[in-house]
Amino acid sequence: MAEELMKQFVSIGLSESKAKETLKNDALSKTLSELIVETNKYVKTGNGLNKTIGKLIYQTATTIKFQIRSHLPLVVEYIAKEKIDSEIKLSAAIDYLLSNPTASIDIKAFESSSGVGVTVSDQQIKDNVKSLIEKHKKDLIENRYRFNCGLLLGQLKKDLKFADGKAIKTEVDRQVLELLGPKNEKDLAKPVKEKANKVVNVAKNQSTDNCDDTADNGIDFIELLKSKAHLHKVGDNYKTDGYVITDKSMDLIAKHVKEIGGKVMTRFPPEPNGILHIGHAKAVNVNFGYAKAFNGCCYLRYDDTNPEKEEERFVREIKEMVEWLGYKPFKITHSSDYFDQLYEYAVHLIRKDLAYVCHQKQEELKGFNPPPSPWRTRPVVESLKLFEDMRKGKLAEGEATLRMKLTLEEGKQDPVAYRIRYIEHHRTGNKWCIYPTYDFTHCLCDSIENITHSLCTKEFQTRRSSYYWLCNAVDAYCPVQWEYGRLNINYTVVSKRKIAKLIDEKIVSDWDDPRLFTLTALRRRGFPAEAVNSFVTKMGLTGALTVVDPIMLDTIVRDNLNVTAPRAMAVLNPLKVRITNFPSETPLVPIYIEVPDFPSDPSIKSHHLVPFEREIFIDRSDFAEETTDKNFKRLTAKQRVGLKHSGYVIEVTKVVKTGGNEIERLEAVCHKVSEVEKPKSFIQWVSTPIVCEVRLYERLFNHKNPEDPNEVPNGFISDCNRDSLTIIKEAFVDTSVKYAKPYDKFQFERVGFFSVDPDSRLGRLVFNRTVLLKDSSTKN
Ligand SMILES: Nc1ncnc2c1ncn2[C@@H]1O[C@H](COP(=O)(O)OP(=O)(O)OP(=O)(O)O)[C@@H](O)[C@H]1O
Ligand SMILES: NC(=O)CC[C@H](N)C(=O)O
Repeated sequence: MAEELMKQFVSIGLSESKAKETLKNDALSKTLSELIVETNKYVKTGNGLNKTIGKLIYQTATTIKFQIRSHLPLVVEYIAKEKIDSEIKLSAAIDYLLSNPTASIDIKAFESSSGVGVTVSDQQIKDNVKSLIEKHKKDLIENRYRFNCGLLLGQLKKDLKFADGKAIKTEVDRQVLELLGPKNEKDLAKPVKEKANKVVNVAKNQSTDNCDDTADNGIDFIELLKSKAHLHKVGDNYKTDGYVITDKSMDLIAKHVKEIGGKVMTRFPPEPNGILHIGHAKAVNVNFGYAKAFNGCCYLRYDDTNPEKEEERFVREIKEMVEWLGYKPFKITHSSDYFDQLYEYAVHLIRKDLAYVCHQKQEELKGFNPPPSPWRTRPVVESLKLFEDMRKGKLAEGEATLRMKLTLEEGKQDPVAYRIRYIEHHRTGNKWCIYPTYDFTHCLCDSIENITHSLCTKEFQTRRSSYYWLCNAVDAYCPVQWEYGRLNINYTVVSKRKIAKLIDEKIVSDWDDPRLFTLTALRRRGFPAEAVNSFVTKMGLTGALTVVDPIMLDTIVRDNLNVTAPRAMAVLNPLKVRITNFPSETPLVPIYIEVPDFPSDPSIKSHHLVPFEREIFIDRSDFAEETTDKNFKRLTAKQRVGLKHSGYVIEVTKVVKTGGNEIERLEAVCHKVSEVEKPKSFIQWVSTPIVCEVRLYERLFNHKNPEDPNEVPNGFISDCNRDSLTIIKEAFVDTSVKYAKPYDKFQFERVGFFSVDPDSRLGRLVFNRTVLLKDSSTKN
């Protein structure tokens, strides 16, 4: 068989290696073989076949879309008869067919759109090139070979629609050479390029079918979508891969386009059964971002079809997090808003004999090969009656389901559309005791809301056919589903069930415990929303699952805070130092020191005042009475140290100890920095500080994949680092933070970035350590 196919492929001019490569792709091989058989009706393939015919046949096989397969014989006929004789004409022909998928072909229109009979002479090409070069002559002479000839080529391709691209290019090159003469030294010199942006390429497997998978530094997600998401245009649903066209599709699409005024419509559809996590930040950016990028609208739709799980708190916090990321929903809806309409659709489906009431038990349907339902062929009237009984509460839970007559990609037969649940719903109360499933609900809600692009994660790819099937089965408008890859992070769990368990076991305090990777937790820990968005952008639009180390996120957060979080001084483990020669004339009056908010950027003039007094506090770790460590550059009994921003250096004169030989305080003298030898280092310090609580966080999990039984055989709970939270009840911070509000962010110099926790009360500030100043993996 393979040999036969090889022969066939070679007969249209494919090289052996290309033919072999083609053989690896079953679907392509099948199509190509069919096309060759068809070609043979007109010309004999094999030796002597016009090379162009072979090339175009191959191009047809690789580009034809499922929805216009029925027109393949027509395309082959035109190629074989050399009426379609260039790649451009073939693309135009395919485009025409895609745009007119259901209508019987209007041959005249087909021919004129495909350039049949159009020839562009060499003279025409020459003349057009000449007049265009004339138009750009000044620019060309000025910029010589740096002039972007792509502009000329683009224009020429437009003007000479079906001309051979190669011939145009050759003529442009020839005439440019004639005008400018050969390249000189200057032309050949490398242009001084701006430093190229680093491209972060994360996912290596496969990318979202139509999206590049990389993000350039410096652009935001909207820009990324504009430049790299090549999805269909509004109304062009029928041109997308796998879209299923019925005889109603074109009318429904036309009506849809009219209703939305041609705008992009997307939706972000979380289940309100938990708080959004870092992965959802990608989903939010993809859905809201796509709408924003193309001046469209994005719904926030709560996918609330599981009555037992919803909580009002989650509903509120999901919206809050979407807004925190900088997006505003066009409308807020719920799947449950459409329960009435969905019920009508279900009845319609039964009437068309495309759904039936089934009594197989859930256990029977488990496993790879469950037995087919004996109820599949029951009369429509019976299903209609039983479905109504289900709705009226005449049947018990588990006694019946409504099933659709279709097979999913993975082979699953007749997915369930409705099940019985005697549970009160958080919005519809007790109105319903039957609830629709994801497979039944999602596509129909998308359809009702006139969604243009239904963007979801890759695992839903296998549900795409059921999505299309159902919209078509109930004669509703069918949106297009596009998939992108999930974004996950190592050293954590994000599943709602698992976070709930961590809370139950009191390992974390709540959904927003700063050690988690829910969005409320990240906000609480002090991660700026812009940094989360940058992280998502850097991870790209890939279709592959992306799993990254939290260090990546920390780095982006650090970069952001470095330029946004004003500096303050804090000592987490205070040691009192009394300056015996304090320079103030009136020793009880502090000197006020002006400290820049961003000392490393002198262009930023904002500053704050901190008092400098006779009694100061430094961090215990910055003093070593004696040390043999030559790298210890801070204060010792013999080594001076500078006090940041004060202009002074201190020198220990006495170490005062408790009875237990613990250092109680130091006595020191100070010198002006300008009057003594420059100290090896400068440390932070505070005077009359504010006493604050400081919470320090470490990773919650020890292993990269806490959910993987190979890495963590005893389950994710066993992997928790029980020392991941350290609370310092009495840390000293300078007075500049006195009026800080929850979520305000600071860099405590030499310590880390910190954010005010919402637990803070008047006179009792609580700070969360957001990130260290440097990557902890290099520090520890
Ligand atoms: N890790 C992730 N990366 C990207 N998108 C995600 C991720 N998790 C969920 N989404 C997407 O966010 C949208 C709303 O999510 P929803 O809460 O319904 O999903 P989920 O899969 O139940 O999430 P969970 O991870 O909490 O189980 C869906 O379109 C879903 O595909
Ligand atoms: N298609 C989707 O985006 C799926 C959303 C749905 N709420 C789910 O994850 O179950």
